Amino acid sequence: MQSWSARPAPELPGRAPVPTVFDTRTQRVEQLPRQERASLYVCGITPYDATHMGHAATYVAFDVLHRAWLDADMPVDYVQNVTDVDDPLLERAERDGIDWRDLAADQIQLFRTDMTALNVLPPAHYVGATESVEWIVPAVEDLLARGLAYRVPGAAGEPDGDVYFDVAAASALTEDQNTPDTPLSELAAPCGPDDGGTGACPGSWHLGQISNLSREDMLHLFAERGGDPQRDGKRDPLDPLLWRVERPGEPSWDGGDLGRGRPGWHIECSLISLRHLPAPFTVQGGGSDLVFPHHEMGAGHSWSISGHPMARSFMHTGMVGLDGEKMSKSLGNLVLVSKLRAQGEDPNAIRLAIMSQHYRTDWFWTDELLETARKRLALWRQAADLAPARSFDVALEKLRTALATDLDTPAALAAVDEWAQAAIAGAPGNGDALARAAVEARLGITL
Ligand SMILES: Nc1ncnc2c1ncn2[C@@H]1O[C@H](COS(=O)(=O)NC(=O)[C@@H](N)CS)[C@@H](O)[C@H]1O
Ligand SMILES: [Zn+2]
Repeated sequence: MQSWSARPAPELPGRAPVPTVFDTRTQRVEQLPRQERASLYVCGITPYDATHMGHAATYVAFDVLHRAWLDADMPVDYVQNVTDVDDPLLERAERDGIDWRDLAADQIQLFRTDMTALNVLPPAHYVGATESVEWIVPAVEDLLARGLAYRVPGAAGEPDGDVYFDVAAASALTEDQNTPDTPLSELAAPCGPDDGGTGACPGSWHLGQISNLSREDMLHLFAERGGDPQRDGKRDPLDPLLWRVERPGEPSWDGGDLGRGRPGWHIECSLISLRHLPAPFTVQGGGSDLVFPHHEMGAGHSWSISGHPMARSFMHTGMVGLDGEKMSKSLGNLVLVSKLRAQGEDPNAIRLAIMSQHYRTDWFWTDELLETARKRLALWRQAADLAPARSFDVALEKLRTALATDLDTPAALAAVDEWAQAAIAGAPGNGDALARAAVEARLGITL
């Protein structure tokens, strides 16, 4: 699937340190390794109600990571999916009386234009779940053959044969027992002690490894986020769906031995990342609402399919809310990037408002945040025009240090504020090209 366009990040003099980020698996801020190439998978949208401020905040956060790696002289292999078939999408299309494919196509295009406007660097591979069925089917067949998945009889009136992942069996799998023969496992790039990390790349997976949640919390979140703990015939209520056999009126694909149907949610991200990135890749990213079940189960699927961990680190953004509630499609309390842009808002101000909040905090979108960002943008633009040459050198150091420290964008913005105030208060110069290049390269802001 077509990705989107964005201006390449300008090269800067010198080199930034490799950043640290908070790793949900280890519950610590971890030093990311210096690698030949960094590899990043960020879960993409389910294409309806795009691009709300929660989506935007998450993709801008990972864009700040992407830009930090580039400034540390590490090219980035970036992959993002689109969940272009799933129950919530089909339900929304049904509600609005439109074909689910048209809804997806329109929303994906809107998302692309919003990402370009927010200057988010595009993934090299932008892949839909519907494009991935041909890889998912053999992987699920392999899991069935190895006793890591099983079929469940249908409830009254429902067809038999939905395939579920056996969480207990996968959790008990040791490294030497884990001998998958899916064609994907040659992609593996096992990370060893030389990757400079602490406790990197565990040699197996068990339920809770990523989320560190109690079973009670897991059951609650599983039901809330698309799981079906109450379904009869499952070995464990927490076992997630891998393959849903065809129901009348639902889209379906050829599933080989699985029978016609469609993939479950988590398996798509495991296969798309296994297909395009090393196993393990450097960072798996998403919002904190993806920690469980999505990233927990995805890690279990990838481990069982490839024989290697999914990712070295798991990084999650806080939730953006509005008027005291999390911004979400189900609540409908959405601030859309495209609506703000249609009202003439400079996307640079939107991006500055987002980056004024640390990526790991939950926060509320307010008009005040946007007003502060507009003023900041005007200040920086004024300073860039009249700053003396070489005035940004100190600010660049501070900017690099802040962004290398768990992507501390509030501190980074403060460093640029300090430079701007000094430039405006001091003797006028002819502008500072480094300031423009650095603010664009590291913050994605065009002065
Ligand atoms: N209110 C919010 N604040 C911050 N991030 C959010 C918010 N709502 C959704 N997100 C993030 O935006 C991304 C896309 O969300 S989504 O459209 O619901 N799609 C999905 O979660 C799946 N397609 C991932 S495979 C996810 O990383 C999600 O965690
Ligand atoms: Zn995902």
